[in-house]
Amino acid sequence: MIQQGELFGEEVMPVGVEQIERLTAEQALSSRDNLYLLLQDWLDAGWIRALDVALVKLLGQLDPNAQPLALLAVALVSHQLGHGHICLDLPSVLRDPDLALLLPPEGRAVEQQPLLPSALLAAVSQKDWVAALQNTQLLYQQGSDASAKPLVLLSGRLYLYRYWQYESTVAQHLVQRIATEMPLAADFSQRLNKLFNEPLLVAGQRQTDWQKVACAMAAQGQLTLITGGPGTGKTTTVVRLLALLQQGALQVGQALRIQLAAPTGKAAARLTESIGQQVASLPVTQSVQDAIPTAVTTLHRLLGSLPNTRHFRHNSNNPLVVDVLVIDEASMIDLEMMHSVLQALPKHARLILLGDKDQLASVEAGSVLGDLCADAELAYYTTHTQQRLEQLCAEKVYAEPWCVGDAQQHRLAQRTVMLRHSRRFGSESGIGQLARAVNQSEAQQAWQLLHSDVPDIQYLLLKQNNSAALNQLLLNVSAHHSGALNSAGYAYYLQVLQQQRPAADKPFADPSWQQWAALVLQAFDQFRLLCALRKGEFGVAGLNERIATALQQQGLISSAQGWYEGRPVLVTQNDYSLGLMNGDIGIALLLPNADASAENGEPQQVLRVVFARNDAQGGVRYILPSRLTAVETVFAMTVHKSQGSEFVHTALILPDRLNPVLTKELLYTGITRAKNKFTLIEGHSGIFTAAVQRKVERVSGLNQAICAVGG
Ligand SMILES: Nc1ncnc2c1ncn2[C@@H]1O[C@H](COP(=O)(O)OP(=O)(O)OP(=O)(O)O)[C@@H](O)[C@H]1O
Repeated sequence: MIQQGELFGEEVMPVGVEQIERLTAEQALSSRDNLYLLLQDWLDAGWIRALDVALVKLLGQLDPNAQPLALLAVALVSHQLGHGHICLDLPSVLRDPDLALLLPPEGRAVEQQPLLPSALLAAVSQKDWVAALQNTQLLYQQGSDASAKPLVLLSGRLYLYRYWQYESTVAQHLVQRIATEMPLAADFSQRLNKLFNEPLLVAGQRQTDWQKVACAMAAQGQLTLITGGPGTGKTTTVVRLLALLQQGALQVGQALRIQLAAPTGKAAARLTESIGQQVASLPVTQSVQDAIPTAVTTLHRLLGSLPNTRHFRHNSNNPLVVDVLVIDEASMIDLEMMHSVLQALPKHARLILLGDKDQLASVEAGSVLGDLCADAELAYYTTHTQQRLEQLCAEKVYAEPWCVGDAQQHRLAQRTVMLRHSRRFGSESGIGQLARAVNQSEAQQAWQLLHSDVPDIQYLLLKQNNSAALNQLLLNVSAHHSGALNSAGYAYYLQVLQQQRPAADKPFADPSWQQWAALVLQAFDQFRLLCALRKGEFGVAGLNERIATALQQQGLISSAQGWYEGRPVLVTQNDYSLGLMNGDIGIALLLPNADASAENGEPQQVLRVVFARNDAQGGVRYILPSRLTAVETVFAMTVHKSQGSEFVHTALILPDRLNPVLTKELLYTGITRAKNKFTLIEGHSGIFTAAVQRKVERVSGLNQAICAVGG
């Protein structure tokens, strides 16, 4: 048990507070020691992290005169970073402290709660808080040496220096790119019209072909943001764009160096697959096709991760050798990664970001794509942008709803295209309609869809006596035999594993083992259970246990614990020596032991974990379980971790009470992971509709920083 003050490395004897049960707000802010006690309370309650407290301690030592109110801001800015916010927005925290800070995390009995931020800050004004910060030695003041100061205060937003620097550098890079026009080949428009030769008709009505607009925009600029929901044609657009650019470059004998990347291995593998198919069907010459790469790498690999540091081999001193960089699943890029990409990107190169702005943002701080695409829905093109695009595309560029933008205020909008027509989810698709309703916070409509008889949507409300129904859904042992693969559960891949296993006498080198392993990995993507939470009965941990036990009871796996054949595992940390990335998924399989012989008595079969190769080579690779240090069982996974993946049947389970993580972005991301069937499982009726009406509010100053550059 940590004693009072121990955490802060000093003897603490709070002044005027004896045997405190609960501090009052006034007491908590009356002395540094009392503030430390309060932070300890918050730490004990799991409201803040040890890291937040350690930072307060460090900065408290740097400035022994810093007032408690200033140190409180340090704890809160660090806490906010842990929740994905780049900075602490003082006005919004003072307006509604508990909401802005998401404190307390829900689900804790009121009588056990420490002093709430709302009570603590009730009597604090922004003026007092700013004054307390300005009185410290910790704050960067205009004109002083910024690098020596850990805090930056800008228009009511408090930053840790490093994040402010990321934000302002990213803004500067982006503005430079926005301002740079790229020359176009004289026949560009002609070639564009040839690639998009059919007018886009939706329900018989002629509509703006936003894919074509995106190609025109990306060809003439150095930065382009292409956002769109699932199946709106982002990949197709980028493949055609690369063909157009490469055609023009080959005409003058200078092939472009193109790199394709994604934030995770899984997303990279998915794009590799779909780009490969699309390039092969492009109506361009073989030499142009050959000059378009189909291999997609991860951002970490592209930049060259250096072990045990946050730096990369490629940076401003050693830029990437590239003329065009395309990054898919850009909603998963956090601010620090965006900063690293922009630092390493040569000045002349085009950057094209693809993603779905409505998806959950990265787990790390910053919601870069969401911020950058803030105006995408309403277009906000200036008349000049609109005319230029119309001229290049030879068609009308307009959508409903629409706003006319201002060149200075809506700089980014001039480089953004939103693809609006989903080819994956037609107008009758339940999944498509549900995703749209959730995205537009239409709770009633979403609820009706869940309870209608649309074949691709299913709903299950958990009651105490229907745990058998949940197990039936999660395993669905009969799907394989009945051919109802769209409703498959976890039994499916294990049945494939058992039924397709090569004969035991085939040697390890026989290709049938590789084929079988690839088949099992593919079958595993038939179904996935997604959770909003990590812990508890409705979280990943509880559900993984439940599923493993049920599968063992069915005789589909031999054990529910440790390593067993069929155990699916998720890599939780990058391991460069093994070539595994955080988010990679493997399955343990019993494979022939090439070292076994009658003489050495080694087992005939050994357990190896098979992973899909996340590179252009395709195929699979094996790793011994003992070499995997950071993995966890992954029957169920969080929605966050599922980003960049798709499953034929996706089930999303919501807990039996509200939690701050339950937002429309989380629901939308979960629903859009489903290819053919989506099942919603509710622990308590009403959680879904409540979550549809809640939105992630990420605090960042990126758009203000962009407006401020040179303005
Ligand atoms: N202009 C087009 N004409 C005909 N078919 C198209 C066009 N654009 C896209 N498609 C088809 O629509 C489907 C979805 O397209 P695509 O994979 O490019 O979308 P996406 O937005 O990248 O999807 P995802 O959500 O999987 O990332 C594909 O089958 C593709 O071939």
